[in-house]
Amino acid sequence: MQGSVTVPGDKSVSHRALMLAVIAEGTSHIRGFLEGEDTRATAAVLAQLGVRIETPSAGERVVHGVGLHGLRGTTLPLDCGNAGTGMRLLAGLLAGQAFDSRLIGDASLSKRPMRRVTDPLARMGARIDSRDGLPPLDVHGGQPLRGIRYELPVASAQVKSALLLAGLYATGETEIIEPHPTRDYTERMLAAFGWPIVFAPGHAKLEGGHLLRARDVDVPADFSSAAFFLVAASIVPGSALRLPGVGLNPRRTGLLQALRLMGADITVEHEREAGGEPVGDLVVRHAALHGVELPESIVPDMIDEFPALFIAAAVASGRTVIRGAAELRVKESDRIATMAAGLRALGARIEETPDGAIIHGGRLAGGAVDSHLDHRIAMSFAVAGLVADAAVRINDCSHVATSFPGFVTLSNGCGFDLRDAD
Ligand SMILES: O=C(O)C1=C[C@@H](OP(=O)(O)O)[C@@H](O)[C@H](O)C1
Ligand SMILES: C=C(OP(=O)(O)O)C(=O)O
Repeated sequence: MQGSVTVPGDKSVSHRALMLAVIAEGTSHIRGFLEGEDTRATAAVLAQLGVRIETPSAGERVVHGVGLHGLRGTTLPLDCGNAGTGMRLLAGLLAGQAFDSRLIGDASLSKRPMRRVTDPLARMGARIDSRDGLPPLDVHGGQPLRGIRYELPVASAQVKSALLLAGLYATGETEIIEPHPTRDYTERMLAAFGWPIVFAPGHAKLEGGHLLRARDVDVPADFSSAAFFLVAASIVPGSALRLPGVGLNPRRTGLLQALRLMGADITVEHEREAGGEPVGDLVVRHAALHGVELPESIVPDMIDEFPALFIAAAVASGRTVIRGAAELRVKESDRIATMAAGLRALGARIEETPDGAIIHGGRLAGGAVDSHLDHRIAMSFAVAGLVADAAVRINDCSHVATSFPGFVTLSNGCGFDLRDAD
């Protein structure tokens, strides 16, 4: 694999840029916006709530903010598609509005746990009905919210962000303490939009009663999308690949550490700051990988990169042990189970544990795997196809555009051989 691959904009940053821009005063220009299905679903929901969002060109949005209290309700359901981030953050934002709303999602999102947001939001005074903790969510507006101090039971940037967004509408202080620091885009962006907020790794605190001022946002390339190429170039002999302008927020780059522990050759060049975030060009060359006992402390920093890591581990020499990653079971699919099933179908030896897996590295044969409506599972097995002895057939790739529109074209341009199945 050779060349330079510019991956699309960061999904987490794109969701947040939209949400803050719509409730800011004035017009915000977002560049590098991810044209993925998840972030477009969020844009469509916000447009349904009465906000004018223009698309001057692909990857650009001009958002005409309506201020903290300018959103308008709709009787139509708000469809978050496949996006856990969209639904959970919107639940927080909508809890503070004067109108009722209904949040719905696709088959995968409809199975994902929502009590993690509805319970603490209820403690703030919100009224949200769910179907036994699952979507759809019926958010009852007009509820006075009060700030709370909340210790998150699991490390989740989505839960933290939902509570911070509700906290904008609450009286008093909202304070979040995390068991392990998670991505801090909401905190950084609130500060950039002019809302007073105190935050440090694992802690955030704000109070209601201020306003957000429009500003422009430059979205960095998504590390989670770069992850597939980091693994691909590491495992394909002779590879040298450059990935320019990738977001390197330390709460996202655990895979870099994990791959380096396994022997990968990845360097960061032109480290700089863009849009308030650290970014850099990643240069990855083939290297012989070996298995590792993954330090549990880096799990939250690479939570979306595990499907790609499973592929690296399956072709590394020796055994890789993953622990402390039970959250993988409540993503777009149960990512421990779906990766284990897919790797077994390709002839790998892998044992599932409740919070991880033990992967015995070796060769992969070809075969057929299911994506389980999960974009990251589909893309990870595309990487497996680069080194398997025979073709890998991935059933149902329809969700890849959730986070990575153009994945097939970009991948085939640097050495993949992805074809439509007959
Ligand atoms: O806040 C975010 O943008 C995200 C947080 C993570 O989820 P959790 O908060 O459930 O860990 C991550 O898996 C997801 O892809 C995006
Ligand atoms: C877990 C993910 O996203 P979300 O929770 O927003 O669906 C992901 O993109 O891997």
